[in-house]
Amino acid sequence: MRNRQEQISQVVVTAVQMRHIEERIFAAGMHVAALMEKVAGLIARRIQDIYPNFGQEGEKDAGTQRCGDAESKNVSVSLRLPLFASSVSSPHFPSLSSSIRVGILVGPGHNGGDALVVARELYFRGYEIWIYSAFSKLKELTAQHLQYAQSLGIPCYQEISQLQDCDFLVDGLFGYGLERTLTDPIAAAIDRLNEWNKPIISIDLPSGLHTYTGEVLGTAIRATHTLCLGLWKLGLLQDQALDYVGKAELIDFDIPLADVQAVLGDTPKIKRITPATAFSTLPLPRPPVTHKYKEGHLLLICGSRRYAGGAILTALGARASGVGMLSIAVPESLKPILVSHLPEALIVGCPETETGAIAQLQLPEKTDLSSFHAIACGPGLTKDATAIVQEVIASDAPLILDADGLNILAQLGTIPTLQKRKATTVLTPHTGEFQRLFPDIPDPKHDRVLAVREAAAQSGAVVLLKGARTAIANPQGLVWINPESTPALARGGSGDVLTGLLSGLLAQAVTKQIAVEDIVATAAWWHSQAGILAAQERTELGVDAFTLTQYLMKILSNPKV
Ligand SMILES: NC(=O)C1=CN([C@@H]2O[C@H](COP(=O)(O)OP(=O)(O)OC[C@H]3O[C@@H](n4cnc5c(N)ncnc54)[C@H](O)[C@@H]3O)[C@@H](O)[C@H]2O)[C@H](O)CC1
Ligand SMILES: [K+]
Repeated sequence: MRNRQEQISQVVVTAVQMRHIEERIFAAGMHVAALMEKVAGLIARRIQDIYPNFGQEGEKDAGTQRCGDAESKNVSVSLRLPLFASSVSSPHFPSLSSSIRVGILVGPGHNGGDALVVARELYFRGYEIWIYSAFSKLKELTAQHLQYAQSLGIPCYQEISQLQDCDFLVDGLFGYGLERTLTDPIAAAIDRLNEWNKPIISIDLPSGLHTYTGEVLGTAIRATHTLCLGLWKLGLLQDQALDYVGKAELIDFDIPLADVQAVLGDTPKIKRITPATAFSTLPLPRPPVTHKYKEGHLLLICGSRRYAGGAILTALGARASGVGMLSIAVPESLKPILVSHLPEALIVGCPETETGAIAQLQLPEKTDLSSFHAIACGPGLTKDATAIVQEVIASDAPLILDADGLNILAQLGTIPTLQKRKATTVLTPHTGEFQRLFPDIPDPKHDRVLAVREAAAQSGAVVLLKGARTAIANPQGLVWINPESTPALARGGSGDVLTGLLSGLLAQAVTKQIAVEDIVATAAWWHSQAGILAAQERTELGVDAFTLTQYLMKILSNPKV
């Protein structure tokens, strides 16, 4: 069970893949109406958890209401209502005097069908239900559910204004069947109800979002909650969708893993990072007998007179990774500062250019670049250190390039420069650096998965494209997406911390048979979880990069796996 849930939570699908999986379920004998009943039943129960109904009305006795005759209105108050129901208003809707009023938005397809089953179920649980359905042509099953809802006396409107006084809305306009840009009257209705600022629970996806890219097709529902059905839809993990998704959760309706594997194959091309996948690559537990050099020797090449802090933050990220030995090459003038912050590290003072950048790498005796299990180069380096970047690119050590290391690579010509490398290369650009590195790849903001995949394939490197939903691709097209993060990390230096943490983990893993992209995914997850925990304790304004380094360990010491 646990393993199935874990596997299901890693899966990410497109609309086409979801439809194929559904067709296999129906072909195997599950009737669409039965599946809709099961799925919508799970949705209705989740909505009751989110907005429990404390109103007078209480449970409607289904039996007596079938024909919708008026006198059966005064219903029996169900036993499950808390004793003092009459005096307590709903915590979510303090102004409430009686039942919670729910507006149900019904589209022409099965997303609308789900919403109508939810409407009926909430109606029987005592919620006041108002339906909005402006489509003349409905799919058969959806039309049947609308007919039944109306037979219960549930009011159904074609004007969205009729739902203005509801307490929250359930969005069943469109799910993964949305094929084209939304037009009026539905587009105008969505814009109107978005202005109401009422809580909106979207079924499967916020209506209007493209299931793959997360792009807004004309307009889209701004949901407070999105209840994604069965398997995570890629569009919900794309940065451009996040203003619309709200709090996203998966409603697992027991899709057999065999059907998922049959459609996605044994190695799905796009996967969600989970706590379990992240922890699975960590170098824990350590072997009882070991020594510092067996636990990875990392070389950081970073910093300049202008950007001293970047070197410190990168090093503190590396310290948190647990790497056995840490050497840090910096301009000679920064050596005392680094020693004071990281007494355990080997600080290599290097000759400087006039501008205070590293002019030449001056490694200790009997040491060259191949002495290190991994090298990270870039944070705070400035663009005056081109020779250093050329030197590390020419080395055969696993290399992580970030910040100015990336800007210099872009100047050198990303693809031709990296094509000479045989060893592992990891690039960690934010969107701006990505566009400088890969000017011929379409703007990532339209489709980050396509962009990061193209970049990795063309460069032969593992590429981590930073964002609210960081995407990581290997040259073979496998993509990891980090499903959680926090805007609190939008601070100078948090990227340096990621570079240090990532390269420290890579230095520890090169001797172990772990895929590079899996380690990079672990670092991205660990980094964002530390930001989330820090923001919970210090608000989204309280996560400066140094503070972030102090929260990294907390993620490992109280894992939620
Ligand atoms: N995942 C599952 O196994 C289940 C999913 N269910 C729900 O069904 C929808 C998918 O249903 P489908 O009917 O295929 O699509 P939609 O309801 O999303 O809408 C498609 C419907 O809308 C028309 N259409 C498309 N684009 C537009 C547009 N821009 N303007 C107007 N109309 C448009 C299109 O022609 C179709 O008629 C899924 O999301 C789940 O919510 C089931 O409940 C069962 C299990
Ligand atoms: K929807």
